[in-house]
Amino acid sequence: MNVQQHNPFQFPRIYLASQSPRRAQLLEQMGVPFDVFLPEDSAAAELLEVVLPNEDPVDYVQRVSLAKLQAIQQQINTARLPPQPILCADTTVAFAAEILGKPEDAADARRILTMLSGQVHQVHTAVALACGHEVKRTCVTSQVTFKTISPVELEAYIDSGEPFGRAGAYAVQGLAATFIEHLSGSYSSVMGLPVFEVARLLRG
Ligand SMILES: Cc1cn([C@H]2C[C@H](O)[C@@H](COP(=O)(O)OP(=O)(O)OP(=O)(O)O)O2)c(=O)[nH]c1=O
Repeated sequence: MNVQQHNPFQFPRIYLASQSPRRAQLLEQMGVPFDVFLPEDSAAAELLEVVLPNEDPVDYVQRVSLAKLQAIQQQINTARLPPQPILCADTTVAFAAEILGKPEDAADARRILTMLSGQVHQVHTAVALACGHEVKRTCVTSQVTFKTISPVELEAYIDSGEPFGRAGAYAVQGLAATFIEHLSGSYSSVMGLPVFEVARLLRG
């Protein structure tokens, strides 16, 4: 996908190495022109997201965002595509140091959301941007407070399908907004890409 758009801040054109429609949407919001470039081997890409034993959530997102970048850099080099900065990101939810990735099924979504109900959790998004041989990185942590989710709300939310494909089994930009009592940090980062910090990396 090739996205040309009005670019008032004169951001450089980049490759977005992400299948996440939220990340594309946030780059569009920023006025950044981009080409989506996806890994050829999606199974290998999924393997990158395996958590190591006792891995700290911040270490985890940073490691995965860099691993995604290295895999895509190789592909872009091999394909001899025009050189442009390459952007990768990874978002994860952590509660009491436990990493809560995307739910495997409805039972897993129920387990994760029950854990988050009435509690404060962290959302970490790490970004890696390759500009030539240099790799610029940032990691943003937000604190999110959920209200107590009733059993009826929980089942209705799972039935909506929204938890699937999302770290922590929820989407701040969707129905789950009605669960969020308080958010401190970066809304866009919880959604998948911290707009302010990415703009700073691109300007730098
Ligand atoms: C917490 C939260 C996550 N998410 C999404 C953002 C990410 O798409 C996803 C976390 O998974 P990621 O592994 O970060 O991203 P992805 O697999 O969707 O895409 P890619 O690896 O190709 O870049 O969860 C929301 O959309 N809203 C939210 O509130």
